[in-house]
Order: sequence, then structure tokens, then C-alpha cells
Amino acid sequence: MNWLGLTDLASRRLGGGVVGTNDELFAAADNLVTPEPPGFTPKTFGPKGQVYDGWETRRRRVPGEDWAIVRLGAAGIVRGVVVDTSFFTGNYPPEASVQGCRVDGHPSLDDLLAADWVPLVSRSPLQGDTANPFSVSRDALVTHVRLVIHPDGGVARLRVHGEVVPDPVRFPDGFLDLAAAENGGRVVGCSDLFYGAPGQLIEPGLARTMGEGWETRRRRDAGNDWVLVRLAAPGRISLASLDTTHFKGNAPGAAALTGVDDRKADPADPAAWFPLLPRVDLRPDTRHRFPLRTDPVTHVRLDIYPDGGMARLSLHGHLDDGVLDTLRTAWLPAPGGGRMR
Ligand SMILES: NC(=O)NC(NC(N)=O)C(=O)[O-]
Repeated sequence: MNWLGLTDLASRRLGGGVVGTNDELFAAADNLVTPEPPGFTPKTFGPKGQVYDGWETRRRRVPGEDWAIVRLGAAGIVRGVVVDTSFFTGNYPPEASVQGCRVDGHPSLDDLLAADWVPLVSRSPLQGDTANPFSVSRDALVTHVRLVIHPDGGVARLRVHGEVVPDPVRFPDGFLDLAAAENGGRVVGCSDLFYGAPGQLIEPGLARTMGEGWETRRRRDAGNDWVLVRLAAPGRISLASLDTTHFKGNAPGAAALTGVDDRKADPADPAAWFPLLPRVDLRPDTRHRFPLRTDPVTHVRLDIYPDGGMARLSLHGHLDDGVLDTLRTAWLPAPGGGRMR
């Protein structure tokens, strides 16, 4: 499995955050979950030393290790972790390990320190100034991860790629945005990502700028651009929102939605796809809402004509029969009040 293409569960864009650390003298652990790639300006000194875009602890003078605990923006099953030491050359940690835990609700740092942590990445060597990838083979639903560096040093980013398992308490009636990344939706294909990543279409909230959407290059042929979303779960869509906010001179002229149910047909077969929203004109800089009434689908394709940019795509609807029960089962409290054994 190419787990690098899975959602970064820790990303600040989904609401991930650093809950605590034992040391961040040189650089704040909060930087670990910054979505943008790390940067570095050499010979830039603040009151504590060279400024780094990452988490950096002081040089340890007693035995031990340093740690930072990250609350995932979306709970799920971790398939791989990247410990990115970009720009840390003479001060990267020689080794790291990662653990996960599940604590439901809104735990304090003390709750988390007392949690039962399970290994996700065993103590492993790191390289400096490198995105160090580690695949994870444990099928555990986790809400938090702990990065431990042995014995000290700096890490620019921690990426925690995995499959979102949405907590059904968030949608008691089974009605949700089936495309949303925080619910488990994922962009699995697109025609063009020249100017902006298509995964941004399904991130939470409104795009603050054109740069936070998906934008294709100007097409000079007869074709059209498209993006393919694997929904969080099978469901019937009743409201599609196609948001061209910020795209004033480069909104698509029109768009259409088609869908497929991969439990009944092969998405690779073009004949399996059926219309959800027939081709409709779009306006620049506008949040369009289209009421729909669809059969259950697992994948949705957005076609834009001929090219252009979109800020957000949301597809609200009801989960198909049985899906809510499956999610409730996944989230049954673990023995010991929700803590994983
Ligand atoms: N030049 C450095 O980066 N020195 C140190 N770190 C910072 N941030 O200044 C260190 O000792 O790791």
C-alpha cells in the first residue's frame, strides 16, 4: 500500500495539535504538525540560538529521551509515519520511536501521560535533513501519537498517514459531508494539479485564499479537468456544494458530478458511472449549492469545463444502511473506559 497518499491525520489543517512535550527550548513542538513543508534561513539567530522551523530540544546532559504528544485531527488507523528532519544536520536525533493511544473525549495531558501506549514504530535510526518514512503494521484505532527522540535533537515535521475512522457521535443521524477529509474522504485521482493540490478541496472550513484550493493550468486542448473522490463511506448525496470562492478570473465555466458504487460495479469501467448532477454553469467566486437525490455511491467524480480552480467541494448526505452500525462498533469503548489495552 502506498500509505504516503493517505491523509495526514496529525495535520493542523484537520485540527491536529501538540498537547505537550518535556522540552522545546530551541524550537516549539507545535511546528511538528504545520501543514506546509519546513523552511530554513541560515545564520538567523534569536535569543535562544539558530531559528528552526520544527521541534528542537536542548542538548541532554543526563540519560533519557525527549517526547512530544500529538492529538490527531482525525482519529484513525495509522499506516505510516514520516519523521522529517529537514534542515537539522548537526542536531538531528540519531533515533526515534512512535507510539499511539486511544483516549476518547477531550483528555488532558495528565490523562494522556497515564494512557496505555502501544508501539507504532519501534526505536529506529534516523537520518539528518531527511524525510524518514516508517510503515506501520498495527491495526489500532488511535486518537493520539507520541514521538520519542533518543536522546535529543530536532525534528521539522511529523506526518501521520492513515485511514480516518470517523467517530459516529459527530453525526448521530448518519448525515455528514461524505467527501470531507476529516470524515475519511480522500482524493484518489485528478487530471492536473499544476497550481494547487486537489486534496485541499475537501479540507475543513473555507479557503482563505486562491492558494488553498485546487487549480489546474490553462487547457489548450478540447478536454476537461476532473478530480476523483473516494467518499468517507457509502452514502446517498442530498446536497452538493461547489465553491469557486477566490477564483474570479479562473473559475470553471461549468461542472458535473458522476458517481459509482464500487460494491456493485468496477470504478475502472466507464459504463459503471452514473450522473449525480448534470452539467451546470458555474459563476466565479461563488458558493453554489445543488440539492440532489442519489443512489448510494462510494466514489464521486467532479468534472470541470474546461479547466480552472475551485476552493471547496462538499457532498452532504446520509450513510448507507449498516454503515453507521459498523462505525459504532469500531468506536465501542475499549475495556478500561476507552483506553486501548
Ligand atoms: N547551530 C545550532 O543549530 N545549534 C543548536 N541549535 C540551535 N537552535 O541553535 C544546537 O546546539 O543544536
